[in-house]
Amino acid sequence: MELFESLKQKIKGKNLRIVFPEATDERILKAAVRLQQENLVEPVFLGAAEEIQKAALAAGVTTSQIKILDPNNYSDFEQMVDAFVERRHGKNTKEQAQKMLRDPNYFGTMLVFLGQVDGMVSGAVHPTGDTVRPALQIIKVKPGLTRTSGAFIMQKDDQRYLFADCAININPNSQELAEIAVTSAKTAQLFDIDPKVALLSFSTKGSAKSDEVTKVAEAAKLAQQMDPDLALDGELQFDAAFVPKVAQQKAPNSAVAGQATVFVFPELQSGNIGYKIAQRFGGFEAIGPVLQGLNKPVSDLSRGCNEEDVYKLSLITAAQAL
Ligand SMILES: CC(C)(COP(=O)(O)OP(=O)(O)OC[C@H]1O[C@@H](n2cnc3c(N)ncnc32)[C@H](O)[C@@H]1OP(=O)(O)O)[C@@H](O)C(=O)NCCC(=O)NCCS
Ligand SMILES: CC(=O)OP(=O)(O)O
Repeated sequence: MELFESLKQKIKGKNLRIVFPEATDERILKAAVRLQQENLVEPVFLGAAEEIQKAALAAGVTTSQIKILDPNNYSDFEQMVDAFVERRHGKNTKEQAQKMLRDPNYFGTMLVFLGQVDGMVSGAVHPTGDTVRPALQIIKVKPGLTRTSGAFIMQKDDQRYLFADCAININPNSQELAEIAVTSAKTAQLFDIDPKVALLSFSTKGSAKSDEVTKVAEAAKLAQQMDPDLALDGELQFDAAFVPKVAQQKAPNSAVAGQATVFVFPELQSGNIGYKIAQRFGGFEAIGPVLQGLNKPVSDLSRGCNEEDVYKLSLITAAQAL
């Protein structure tokens, strides 16, 4: 079954609540109203009701069925402040919390943390740092993990791949890169991708020597130790990872080269540039970034997203909450 049809079947009628902190954005409004009308998600909007209604009118949608919470006028605000201060274990004072929680991304993330909603979708307007920092500080990573990372599902016709990390870790060390590789394989399975993980580089199996290449080769070894059964190889150039004929020449003994489905980039510059090239030149649909490893689902859109991207990432976020 098509990926999103299967996600819809999983979440339909479950009343999963997704908070949208950017509720005056036309793409968010249209996608959220559609999700609500199709009985897939119960949206919660953040902001001043009059402003949201004005934006809805301009977008040609009606939001009368959607719950709106205003961080500047919220009856349980002081309780939320106390819960935040407790969660931050002395890293933020009450005064800081009172300011921070007026920010819709902090407020929305606290709603997720407190279980008042099931997930959050933001980032159509805010840059990634501002969208995900509250989640890193409040929601935190699952036990056994140290890093959150951002994966994209890349789809075109019958091709589906996973790219990571394209969103969060600017220059992961080999241990962090290994963790990203193993976590990405798990995420791939959620989206019916059989994980064959390539750790990418500008070198294939020692064809070039540099500290950057050594980092990737070491990460591949560490990742294999973390999950000995995982089909994984590195370091590999993209052509060796993807094109069978090139794989025969550059990495003939690899079980992954030429047939990789999960592509792990060595650092964020290449990861973020790489997914955008595949999307904009290659015509792949890029769904994400799906944040991996968090205790509860928070998703960050690209500011270049359209209504359909918001709709689909919201389906994924709701499914992650199940
Ligand atoms: C994600 C990012 C904003 C975090 O940066 P930061 O806020 O300066 O991070 P800090 O080091 O101050 O850490 C803030 C908190 O987040 C946690 N954290 C930081 N990076 C993390 C990660 N990858 N995984 C899990 N937790 C992380 C820290 O442990 C810290 O927690 P604490 O406050 O409880 O101690 C930063 O790495 C970044 O800007 N990445 C690139 C984002 C981007 O522009 N992507 C391209 C577009 S998608
Ligand atoms: C994922 C991403 O690149 O986000 P943005 O385009 O908002 O920077």
